[in-house]
Amino acid sequence: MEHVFPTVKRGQVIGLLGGSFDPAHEGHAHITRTAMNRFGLDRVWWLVSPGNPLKERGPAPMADRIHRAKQVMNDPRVIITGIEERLGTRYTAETIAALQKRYRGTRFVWIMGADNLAQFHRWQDWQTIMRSVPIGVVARPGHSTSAKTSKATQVFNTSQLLPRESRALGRSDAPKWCYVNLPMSDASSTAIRARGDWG
Ligand SMILES: Nc1ncnc2c1ncn2[C@@H]1O[C@H](COP(=O)(O)OP(=O)(O)OP(=O)(O)O)[C@@H](O)[C@H]1O
Ligand SMILES: O=C(O)c1ccc[n+]([C@@H]2O[C@H](COP(=O)([O-])O)[C@@H](O)[C@H]2O)c1
Repeated sequence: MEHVFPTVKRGQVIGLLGGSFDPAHEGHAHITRTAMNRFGLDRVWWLVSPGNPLKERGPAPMADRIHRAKQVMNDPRVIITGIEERLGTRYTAETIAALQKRYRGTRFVWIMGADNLAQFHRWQDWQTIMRSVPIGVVARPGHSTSAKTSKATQVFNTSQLLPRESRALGRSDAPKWCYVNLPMSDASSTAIRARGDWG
């Protein structure tokens, strides 16, 4: 069943993994499990994007991406949703604001891979996002240096939680971000599309 607006139990910490999921793969499952274990999350919602505002190429149809995502990630703690399509949002700052309004009092944590931290300063209202929710970042092969030296990490360098403190992230107040390193998964949608077995 597709949960567009999932029910939240009082006190739960919800991780949000936004993505194109074009298609979903083991790397998405890896970042989800890592984030739940390392950042003190109770649930993770996959927000299957209507389309990344920075990507020129439109993704495969939403229904196909959601169908595949459910095959890849079958864990009762993880909910696959098309929330952004329903909200009519595409920009993460708008999505987070809408969710915080709808689920007043719920703690949300934004999750992303290191590739996204490297270019996070190009996102609309990225500093507002930083000040709205804690951010958990999971390393990705080939992106460590660009992520660690990114504009976002420099501007918010005093808001970093050390990897050994990562479990406190879910209950921290923003701005707070944490980068965890190992193990890594090299799976990517680009590689799957290049092999021609999707879309
Ligand atoms: N192997 C991975 N390790 C860690 N994070 C990942 C991995 N794959 C994807 N992610 C993260 O999951 C989120 C959604 O990723 P997305 O759907 O764009 O997959 P992708 O493989 O990066 O796609 P593409 O290759 O088309 O850019 C992003 O924050 C991305 O950084
Ligand atoms: O809000 C923005 O400006 C913005 C710019 C680029 C990416 N995002 C979001 O980042 C998430 C990851 O995108 P992607 O395509 O790398 O999977 C997804 O939820 C996008 O909507 C958001």
